[in-house]
Amino acid sequence: MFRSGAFVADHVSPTTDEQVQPNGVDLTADVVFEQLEPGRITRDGKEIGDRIARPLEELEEADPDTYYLPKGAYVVRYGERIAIPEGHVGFVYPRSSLMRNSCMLNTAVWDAGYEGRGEGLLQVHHDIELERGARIAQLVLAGADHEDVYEGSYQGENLD
Ligand SMILES: O=c1ccn([C@H]2C[C@H](O)[C@@H](COP(=O)(O)OP(=O)(O)OP(=O)(O)O)O2)c(=O)[nH]1
Repeated sequence: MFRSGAFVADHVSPTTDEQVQPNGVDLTADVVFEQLEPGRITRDGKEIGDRIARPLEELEEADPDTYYLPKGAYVVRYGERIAIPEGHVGFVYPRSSLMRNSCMLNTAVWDAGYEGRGEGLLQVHHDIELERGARIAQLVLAGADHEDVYEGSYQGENLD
């Protein structure tokens, strides 16, 4: 069963009232990266290719900071710290306004026990302006059986 937005909000920080939805919590865009070098997925490991943060200066008059993103694929880091509680699994969906602007967020499974500031794949099919801190996605939590908790290489990522 999926949990309420109020329940999800207890596992996401920081959040404002505006982010808490009936069935989940909205996530914001913090840093947008552009991949520069090939990554590598092997049978027993992986390497993430080098990337750079997209510059904000293309709209330097903009306040707050705004990314101008031409058509392409980007990795976006969310602004919130997420902790997937035991007995649950997380899914992130794009905010529909992204889709309506010809953009899409692709995501994977959020494991029980994971904690960090995770990332998603932002596909831009038509140029878009994206304010840093704007809501782009929504996290939902569903009850799930599991034997172990997440202890992979992304555990604790991007926490200051
Ligand atoms: O869209 C997503 C989906 C998941 N995660 C986080 C939560 C998840 O628990 C963790 C690891 O995901 P996954 O298990 O798919 O990573 P992996 O590529 O298998 O690496 P590892 O073996 O180190 O876990 O990444 C994200 O940041 N973005």
